[in-house]
Amino acid sequence: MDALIHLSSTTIFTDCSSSSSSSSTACLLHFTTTKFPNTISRFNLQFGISNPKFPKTIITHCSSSSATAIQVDNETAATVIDGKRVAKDIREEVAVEISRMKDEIGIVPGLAVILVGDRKDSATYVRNKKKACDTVGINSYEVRFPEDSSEEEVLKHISKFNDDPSVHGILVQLPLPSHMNEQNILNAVCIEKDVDGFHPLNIGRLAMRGREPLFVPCTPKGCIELLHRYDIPIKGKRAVVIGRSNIVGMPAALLLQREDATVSIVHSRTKNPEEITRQADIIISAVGQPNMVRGNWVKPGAVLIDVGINPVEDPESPRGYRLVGDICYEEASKVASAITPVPGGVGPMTIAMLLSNTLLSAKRLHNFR
Ligand SMILES: Nc1nc(=O)c2c([nH]1)NC[C@@H]1CN(c3ccc(C(=O)N[C@@H](CCC(=O)O)C(=O)O)cc3)C=[N+]21
Repeated sequence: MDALIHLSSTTIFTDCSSSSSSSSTACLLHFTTTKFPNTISRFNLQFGISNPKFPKTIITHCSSSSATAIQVDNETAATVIDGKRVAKDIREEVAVEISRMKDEIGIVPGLAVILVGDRKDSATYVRNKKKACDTVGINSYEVRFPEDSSEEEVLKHISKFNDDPSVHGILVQLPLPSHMNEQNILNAVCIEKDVDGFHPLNIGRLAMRGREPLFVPCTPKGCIELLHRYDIPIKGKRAVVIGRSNIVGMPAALLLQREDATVSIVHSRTKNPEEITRQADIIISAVGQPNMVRGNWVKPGAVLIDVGINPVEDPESPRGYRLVGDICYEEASKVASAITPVPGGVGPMTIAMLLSNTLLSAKRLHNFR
C-alpha cells in the first residue's frame, strides 16, 4: 500500500559504536499524510531527502501518531565516488594533450621532485608520482637530499630548477625535516612552476575575488573535480570543511567559496563540530583522524569527500596496516547520498591534478592552446 507523505523535518539517530555493522538507522520523522491520516501501520515509502538522484529509503515500521519514532532500513547505500577511475580518465586526457603538444611544437613537460630525508611514506608518494609521470609522458627529475642536509643546499637546487627551461613544475615533498624552514623553501619556487600551488602569491590570489592563481593546490582541486565529474551541484549549497591546513583545508574552503557555496570551517577548537557538519550538503574532511566523522555527524543525503589517509593497525593485512579515512565509511555511507572511499578516492586525484598542473604550466610557458 502506498501513501502520500509530507515530511516536514527529519532527525536521524545512528548507532555509533565503531564495530557496529547494523544496517538500520532510527529516525524521527515529522509528517502528515493525505490518504491515511491516523491509521498507518506499515508501508513502503520512497523519498529523496536532499538529492533527488538518490531517493530510495524504505520505512518498514512506524506507529500512527504524526511525530513518531520509526525504523528506517536504508537499503540504498550512497553512490561511491570512484576517484581511481576519474583519475585514470584524467591521466588519459592529459596524455592526449601531451602527445599533441609534442607533435605540434616538440615540447615535453617536465616535473622536478625534491625529496629531503628518508620518510618511507614520502618515498612511496614520490615513487608513485614518478610512475604517474611516466604513464602520461611527462619527464620527471628527482633529487634526494639526506635528512641532515642544509636549507641552502635545497634552495640552491630549487634555484637551478627555476632556471631550467625543461622543468615546468617543481614539487618539494612535504613534510620537510624540522630543522628546515618550510616557508623559506616554498617561497623559493618561482610561481610560474609552483604546480603544488603552495606559494603564498598563488594562495593569496585564490583567496581574492577577481584574481586568478596560476595553480590551484592539487588535493583540493581534485576534490572539486570529483564533485564536477559526478554532476554534484555546489552553487548555493552549504559546505563544511573539516581541518584548516595550508595545503588542504584552507584552499578547499576557498575553492568551494569560489564555486558559490556557503562555507564553514570546523577545526580542533570548534565546539560541537557535529552540529555544524550536520547542516552541510557537502563535507570535505581533511584532518588525519581515523573514523572521526561518524554517521550522526552527517545530514541525510549529504555528499562526503574524505581526504584523510590514515594507517590503522591490521594484522590481517599483508602490510600490517590498512588505510582508513577521516570519515567512518561504514556508518556515513548509509546516510550520505555520495561518498569517496579510502583508498581509491581523493588520493589518486591528487596525483592526477599534479600531472594536469604540470601540463598547464608547459602550455602556458609555450603559449600552446
Ligand atoms: N609537496 C607535496 N605535495 C603533495 O601533493 C603531497 C605532499 N607534498 N606530501 C604528502 C601528501 C600526500 N599525498 C598523497 C598523494 C597520493 C595518494 C594516493 O594516491 N593514495 C592512494 C593509496 C596509496 C596506498 O595504497 O598506499 C589512495 O588513496 O587510493 C596519497 C597521498 C600527496 N602529498
